[in-house]
Amino acid sequence: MSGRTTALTPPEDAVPPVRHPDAPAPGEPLGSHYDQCFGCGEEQPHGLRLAATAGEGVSVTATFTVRPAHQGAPGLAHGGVLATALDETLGALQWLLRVIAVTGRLETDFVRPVPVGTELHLEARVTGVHGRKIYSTATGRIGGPDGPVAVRADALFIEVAIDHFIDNGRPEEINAALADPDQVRVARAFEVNP
Ligand SMILES: CCCCCCCCCC(=O)SCCNC(=O)CCNC(=O)[C@H](O)C(C)(C)COP(=O)(O)OP(=O)(O)OC[C@H]1O[C@@H](n2cnc3c(N)ncnc32)[C@H](O)[C@@H]1OP(=O)(O)O
Repeated sequence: MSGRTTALTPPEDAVPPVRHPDAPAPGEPLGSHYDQCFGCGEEQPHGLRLAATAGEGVSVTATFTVRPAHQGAPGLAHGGVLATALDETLGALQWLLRVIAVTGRLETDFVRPVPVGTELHLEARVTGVHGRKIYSTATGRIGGPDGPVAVRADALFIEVAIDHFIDNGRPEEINAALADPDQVRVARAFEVNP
C-alpha cells in the first residue's frame, strides 16, 4: 500500500479554485493544447477532436461526436473512449487555472450507453485545490447540455513542472514540440502562473 488517499473529494483544508486573471473569457474556445493530442489534437487523425470552451468560474464545456472508429460494442461508444473524453475535458480546466497538471486518478461512472452519432456534451469544474492537488468533476450528457447524463467522472490532477514532459516524453516528439513556436507559446502561457 502506498499510504496515499484515494479520495476524490477535496479535503477540508482545500481552497476554492481561483480563475487566473488572464484566463480565456467565458464562451471563448480553448483550442488544442497539442495538435497531436488524442483528445483534442487537430492534426491527430485517430483522435476525438474534442472542442472545449471556457465557462464561468473555473469550469469548461466541451463537445465530442461519437464516430464509428470509437465503437466498443456494435453501434456503441467504447467506455475507454468516453473516459478519454472526460479526462480531456477535465484537463482543459488547466486553461483557466493556468497551471500544468496531469491526471493522477480518474474515477468514471458509465450511466447509460452512448450510440455512435451521439453528440456528447461535457461540463467540468474544479471543486478544490490542495497544494499541488487539483480536485475536479465532470458530466457528459447525450444530445445537448440538458440531455440525459451518460457518463460522470471525479478526478485528481497533480500539478507538475514543464520538465515532467521534457524528461519523460520521447525525444522525437519533444524536440518537434520545442521547435514549434505555437506549441512553445502554449507552454509559456502556463509557466507565467504567479
Ligand atoms: C491546457 C492543457 C490541457 C491538458 C489536457 C490533458 C488531458 C489529459 C490529461 C492526461 O491524461 S495526463 C496523462 C496521464 N497521467 C499521467 O501520465 C501521470 C503519470 N503519473 C505521474 O507522472 C506521477 O505519478 C504524478 C506526477 C501524478 C505524481 O508524482 P509526483 O512524484 O509528482 O507526486 P507525489 O508522489 O510527490 O505526490 C504529490 C501529492 O499527490 C498525491 N498523489 C500523487 N499521485 C496520486 C494518485 N495517483 N492518487 C492519489 N493521490 C496522488 C500524493 O499522495 C501527494 O499528496 P500529498 O501532497 O497530500 O502528500
